[in-house]
Amino acid sequence: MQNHLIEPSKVDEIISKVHLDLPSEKVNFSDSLGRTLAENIYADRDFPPFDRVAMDGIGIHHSSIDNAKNLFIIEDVQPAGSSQLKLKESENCIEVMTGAILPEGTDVVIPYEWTERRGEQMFVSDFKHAQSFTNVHRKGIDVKKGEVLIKAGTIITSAEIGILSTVGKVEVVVKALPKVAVIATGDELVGIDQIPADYQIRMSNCYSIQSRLQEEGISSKIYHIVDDKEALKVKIKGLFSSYNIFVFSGGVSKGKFDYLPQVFEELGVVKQFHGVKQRPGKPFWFGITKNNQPIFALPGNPVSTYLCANRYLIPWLNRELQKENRQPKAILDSDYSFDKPLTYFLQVKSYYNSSGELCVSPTTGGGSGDLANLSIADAFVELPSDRNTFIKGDKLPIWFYKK
Ligand SMILES: Nc1nc2c(c(=O)[nH]1)N[C@H]1C(S)=C(S)[C@@H](COP(=O)(O)OP(=O)(O)OC[C@H]3O[C@@H](n4cnc5c(N)ncnc54)[C@H](O)[C@@H]3O)O[C@H]1N2
Ligand code: MOO
Repeated sequence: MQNHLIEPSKVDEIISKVHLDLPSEKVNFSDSLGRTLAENIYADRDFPPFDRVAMDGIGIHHSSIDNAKNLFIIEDVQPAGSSQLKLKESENCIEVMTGAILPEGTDVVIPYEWTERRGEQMFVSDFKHAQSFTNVHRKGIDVKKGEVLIKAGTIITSAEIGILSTVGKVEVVVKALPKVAVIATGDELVGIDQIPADYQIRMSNCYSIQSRLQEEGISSKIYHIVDDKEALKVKIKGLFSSYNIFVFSGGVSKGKFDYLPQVFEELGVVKQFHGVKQRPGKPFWFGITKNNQPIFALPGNPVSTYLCANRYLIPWLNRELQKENRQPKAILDSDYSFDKPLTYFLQVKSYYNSSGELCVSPTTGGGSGDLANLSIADAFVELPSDRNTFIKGDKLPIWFYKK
């Protein structure tokens, strides 16, 4: 019996309704890169925490400018990292260094470039319209103590690591990462360290999925289960208690030994769809366990598995982890036809043309078993099913799998 095939947009709609309910955990801030913040980060003090000297030079009181004074006795030197000095006579000056606290009794910094040293005095020929607080980074001007610096839900990048360090956040609460099981099925599969017989192949899908997840900061565990219905049932059931997400490859089309859809049904998994109007990856099966764990059962052909992982699994996962998914469009640089009423994911090599526009060239090869072509291409473009002919200059959604 033919499965009811759905459009890729419907797949997006169905998958986007599945949400992971992940707990929070505390990690050391140095291990928090790429994680989703689960608490607000507040300013522990004003930013800057004191009136900060912004230029190396001399600190004076603005009344000296008003009085057209231009020769200043140097009272002292205020380096960065020293406690605040005090100007004793308001017509004198203190030498000040960038990053130092502004000495009490001064409110203007005149950079060295505008001054000339005359023995123990400083001469200023031109104040260049300096006034109160010129070249002073005022206390609390950027952020006030207690204000939110980073909102919960933000992905921690190197920019946030700097802020966490500044507020002394040694431990930070982040969303726990999902636990993912990647399961290869098939009797023909052997380990990568083995010499396959003529009728066997080394398993590769599970490793490409695992490393693709790793690129997003998600670790996973690999399993291999043979095409034996009972073994599949027992082993899959056993894994249900240990993972949040399941990614299968193989065993979902029409073969006599493609048991997965039946096994899932017998284990109480609720099927959401089986079959997508697309190539590659048509037999894609998706369901949800009683405990709200999504099961992505991807077709076994390596390119089909890889496309489905990149087109559906990774964008969904990133959304769940509050990461932004960039979905640019690219310009096709040559005509292309595809004569089936399916969405076709064309393997392409991307580049920027001389006008800075993102363009793509179709790569030759690229059938659903052509694993080697994935290395030549760097993305798929999505050719919608409502047309068969695509012409040079068409703008199409692009799904990158290489950065
Ligand atoms: N009668 C039909 N036959 C097939 C249909 C169909 O609609 N009707 N669909 C075809 C399409 S499209 C695809 S894609 C494949 C998907 O089949 P399965 O998901 O059941 O995958 P398998 O049959 O188990 O394997 C297909 C192919 O991929 C290789 N494979 C599987 N797992 C791995 C792995 N972990 N690493 C590397 N390679 C793997 C496997 O050896 C097979 O060569 O079905 C078509 N048939
Ligand atoms: O997913 Mo199948 O690739 O369309 O061969």
